Amino acid sequence: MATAKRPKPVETVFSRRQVEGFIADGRSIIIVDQKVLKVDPWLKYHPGGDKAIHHMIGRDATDEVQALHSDEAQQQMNRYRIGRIEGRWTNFTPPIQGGKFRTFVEGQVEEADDQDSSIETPSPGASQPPSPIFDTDASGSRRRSTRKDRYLSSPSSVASATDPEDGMSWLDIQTKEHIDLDHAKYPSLDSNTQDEVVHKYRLLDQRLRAERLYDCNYSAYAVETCRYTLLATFSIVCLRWGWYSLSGAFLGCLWHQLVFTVHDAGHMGITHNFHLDTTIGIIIANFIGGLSVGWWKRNHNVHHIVTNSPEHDPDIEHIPFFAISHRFFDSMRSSFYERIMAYDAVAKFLIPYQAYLYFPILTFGRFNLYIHSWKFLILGQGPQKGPAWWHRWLEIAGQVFFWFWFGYIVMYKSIPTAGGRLAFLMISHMVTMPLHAQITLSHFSMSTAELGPRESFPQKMLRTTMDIDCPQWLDFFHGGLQFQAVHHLYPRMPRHNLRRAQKLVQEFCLDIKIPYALYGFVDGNKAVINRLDEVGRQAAILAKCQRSIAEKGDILHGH
Ligand code: HEM
Repeated sequence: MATAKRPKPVETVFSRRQVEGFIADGRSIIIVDQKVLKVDPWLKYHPGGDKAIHHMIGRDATDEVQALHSDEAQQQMNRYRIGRIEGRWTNFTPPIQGGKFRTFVEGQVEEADDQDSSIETPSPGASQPPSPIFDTDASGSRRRSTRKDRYLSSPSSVASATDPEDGMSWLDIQTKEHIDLDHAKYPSLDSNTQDEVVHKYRLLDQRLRAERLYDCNYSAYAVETCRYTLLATFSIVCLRWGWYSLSGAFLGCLWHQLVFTVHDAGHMGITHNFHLDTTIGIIIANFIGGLSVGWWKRNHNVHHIVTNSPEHDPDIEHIPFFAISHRFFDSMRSSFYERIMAYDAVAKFLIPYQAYLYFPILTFGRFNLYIHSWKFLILGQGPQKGPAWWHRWLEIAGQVFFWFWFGYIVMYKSIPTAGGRLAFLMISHMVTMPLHAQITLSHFSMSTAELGPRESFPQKMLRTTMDIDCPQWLDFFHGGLQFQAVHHLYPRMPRHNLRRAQKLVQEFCLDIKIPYALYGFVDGNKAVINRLDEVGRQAAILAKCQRSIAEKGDILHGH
């Protein structure tokens, strides 16, 4: 007997106003391919961490999701589907970024649907002058300002105060960021233009797949492995011969090279299998290098979504040592670290000299990574549940293994003298400095402006990221990070295909009229130093302005 065909359930179509109401009620809603996903139950299981998702709430996350997930993970998202939207979606500013949402009452007269609630899209390069009423101290607690504080920090007094020597006012500095960014260089943020950028970006993705640029070139990893083996052998031989400094140098070179494969694995760019690639990453980073992949991924995932945003991207949040925008002088709150990045006395002292301190500080960068790694693992900051729950335990085993071979076998048993140990330790760690420079190089001198939720994913990546031009034979030295703009557009593409993809990305940029930032290695470094120098100078000017206002304030208030 023929069974009657069951009618397909009609899917709910949500208006933008309804979605806004859900978010106002505390629900986590993202839009992927016109589907409305309510992801609250998944947040604590998500291998990419909850922050990555929080930055997508109220937004069309189609491109970010496609860029960062395997096909299986994208299938899995259907479980959280509650309906769909119709037509073009206009992004909200997510709550984590300060978005405000109105509740929705069924049957109420629909209000204008396409506005971004009460939060205005921040103007390009927007910077907030110091709060006139409240200051926030280092502990994050707000204290009522005194009359004198208010005078000192009031926008009008600080803005108009002029550096006696430089003749530059604080207002000049804030306006300069708008000029520096030169918005005329970038396509307009209107919906038609951004839709076209996105359309062409997706077409390019299809072309890259068709040209098999997502397929991993395993023979290239065979070459990498030979290089690693050679460096490890040199290090061991020198250690046996008592050449401790040289042995340390080879070990540092090995770590420097290995990190690039960890980066590939962290993006599922080797086998494209999440667990397999993560395990490769843990074996290299934790067991051989003593660093936590989970800690790095937690930062890096967010960095890929909110690139170069001073309040949200941990990769540029280095107060009190470095500030690449004057906005750090406002003691902003980091949504990543969930604390105030206090522009305190130490920062005020160091930032004016940051251009000089940059390379020396990077030279000791690796020590800081150990602290972050242990903190991450001990505090259990990664996902404790869900598919990635066991990564933490494998990582801890890796850390123990590392300190056994490095700390006990090499440093303690194999090197007899304190001097030899110190030389080995310092040289092996300092040799990795170019890696730290390489990481900052791609972003530090690029735009840090907040252009709001109307900017598309590809445009933001290209505005905030630069590539480094180098001859092909030097690719091993940069480890793929020289194609950072290409990598930010297509993060899962295997490293050894990025050079081929770069040509197509350059054509794409010409087509959509987005400048493609390509610098030589020396020029890229100069651009970073210039940015640090410029912001350092701004810090010095601000300090002088504040001092001169303080003196006037003292006279005014009879102190
Ligand atoms: C219902 C929604 C989501 C589901 C079911 C989901 C699922 C997953 C899964 C299974 C993985 C492991 C890697 C893989 O197999 O691809 C993953 C990783 C990841 N997801 Fe999601 N995801 C969701 C939403 C999002 C959103 C909105 C973002 C932000 C753009 C995001 C960012 C990431 C990142 C950055 C990773 C990499 C994790 C790592 O390797 O450490 N996910 N996700």
